Amino acid sequence: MVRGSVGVIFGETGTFEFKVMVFDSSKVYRGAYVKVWHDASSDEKDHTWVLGQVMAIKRYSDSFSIEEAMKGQRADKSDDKIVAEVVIIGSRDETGMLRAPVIPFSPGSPIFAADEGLTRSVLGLTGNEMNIGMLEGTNIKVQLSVNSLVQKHCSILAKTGSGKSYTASVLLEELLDHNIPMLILDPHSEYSSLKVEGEGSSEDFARFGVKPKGYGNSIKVYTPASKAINPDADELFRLNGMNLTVRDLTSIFPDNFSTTHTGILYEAIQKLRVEMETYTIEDIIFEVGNDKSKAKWNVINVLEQIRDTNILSPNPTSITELFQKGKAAVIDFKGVAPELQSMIVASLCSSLFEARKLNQIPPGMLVVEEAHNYAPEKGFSKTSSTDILRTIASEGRKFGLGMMVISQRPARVDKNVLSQCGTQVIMKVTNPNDLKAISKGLEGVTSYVEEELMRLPPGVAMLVSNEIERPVLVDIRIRKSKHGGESVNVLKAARTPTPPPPEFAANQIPEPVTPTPVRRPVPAVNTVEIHEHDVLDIPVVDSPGQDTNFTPPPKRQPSRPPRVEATNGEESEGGGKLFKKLFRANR
Ligand SMILES: Nc1ncnc2c1ncn2[C@@H]1O[C@H](COP(=O)(O)OP(=O)(O)OP(=O)(O)O)[C@@H](O)[C@H]1O
Repeated sequence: MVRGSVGVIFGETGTFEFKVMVFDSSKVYRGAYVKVWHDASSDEKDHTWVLGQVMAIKRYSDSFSIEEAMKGQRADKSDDKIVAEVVIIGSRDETGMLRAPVIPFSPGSPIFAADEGLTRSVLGLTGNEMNIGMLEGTNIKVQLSVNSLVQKHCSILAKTGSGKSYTASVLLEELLDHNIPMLILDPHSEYSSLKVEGEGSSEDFARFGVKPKGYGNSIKVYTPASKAINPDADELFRLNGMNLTVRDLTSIFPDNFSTTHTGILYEAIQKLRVEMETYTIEDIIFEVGNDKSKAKWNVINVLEQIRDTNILSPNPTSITELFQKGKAAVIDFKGVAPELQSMIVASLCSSLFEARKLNQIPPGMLVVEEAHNYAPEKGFSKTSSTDILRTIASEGRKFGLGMMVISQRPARVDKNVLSQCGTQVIMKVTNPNDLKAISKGLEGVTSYVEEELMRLPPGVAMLVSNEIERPVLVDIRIRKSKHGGESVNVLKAARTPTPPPPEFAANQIPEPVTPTPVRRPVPAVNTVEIHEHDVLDIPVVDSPGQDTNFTPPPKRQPSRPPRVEATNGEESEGGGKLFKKLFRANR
């Protein structure tokens, strides 16, 4: 036996795989990386270490008595034979290209446990910025490149409870440590816990080479609902309610505006533009009320319901405030109905993309949790946010706007979005449709990968990336910050006494009133294109200043148009449905 060897090649060998009789089963296990010296070629420059991976392992013995074993008397297992099936990954040549041997290995060649340097270089694990964990079963750190992850987008896919938000938070911590600005769309209030330092055993922290850390100074949580509904939020999130255009309004709920309704709206807004420097949705409602047609009532109905969401404000949350170097803005959708969420995502992401194109904000990352809700695959549902998310997926990289797509139902995420993700972090998936959707999107995926995904334990992810040669399993590191996605303990909750109701109903608490600013034109800034390696070196452009000497314009007091009565079944139902949609989750 050659010193240090853990097994020997035997039987028929090929250029893609070979079998090994194993001597040291502590070093040769399913998934382990091994190396073998390749000198079968007569050309000496082809003599090199070749990396392989154990894909299957079998054990057998033909020298024991079944009777003894049945009595539990088979104590000596030293004559068991362990056979490993190894797939050849290859070696790097002097130009850095991956090469696979063209002549099979000789039976009898010794194999060894692979060392870190060879494993890293052959697999292409050359990033050194984001520490996401260890190559499974090894002490080899898996580090990703910030530029590659952000510019080429990434996805985190897994069935529920398999560690998606935990893994996403690990990536977000690393991006925050590199000052990358982020906008996080958070439907389940999971990411505000990034503020709090994590808990865990010191051995776990030491094993992954990280320390507990809270990101309180870098995270701001915004609520599109109210502070009463979401008291933990730091700020209200509001969309611009001033000088809305026909497009702004009809894109909010496209299904609720027919051509006739759009025409009425157009006429009203045209008049307002001539008469007033600034106008609000209240003014639009007033002006539509002057229309002579019956169809105006449906338009008014929809406009009133948009107004009543309180999402529109004369003091909107600015993109430059949300997207800053070293900061993450979490839009916490707690208490916001799904249709309103999509509308907000559509509007916010459009502004984000435009601001990035105009270089008003630095390059950074948009994080979309539960992406199947905001960019659903055709045939599952339709939302107003799909188009802009598709656009960011296909064009974002040119402008340095990356996207992290997180979903528990990969089959239901728009394929145009998913297929643009250059890095995929996939955890346990069992649904056959989801497995199919994932494997369709991965080049050269074998049935082995699908089987592996079904068996992954919590906390272990398969990493697939353009940068690495083949999918690798990663033991995701412990979080530096506290995990916020714990499931609810139903039994404990049932045993805890219910607290008395609060004095005020949530929606009775007034929100601060703000003055109406005059809308300022966006300064003309040249559109910029961002290229590789630009993300870490962020040019920050100051946001257009706010006018502090501003005096609110005199507000027109509309004589309120009468409340909408049903003119026919179709019109009244349209408005009623919308109302229910918007407030279902809030009341
Ligand atoms: N790398 C890890 N290390 C330690 N624990 C982990 C790891 N990944 C996940 N977990 C544990 O697994 C549990 C589920 O993880 P997580 O909340 O991220 O799942 P999820 O897929 O986001 O679930 P859901 O779809 O319900 O939101 C967590 O409570 C967490 O403690």
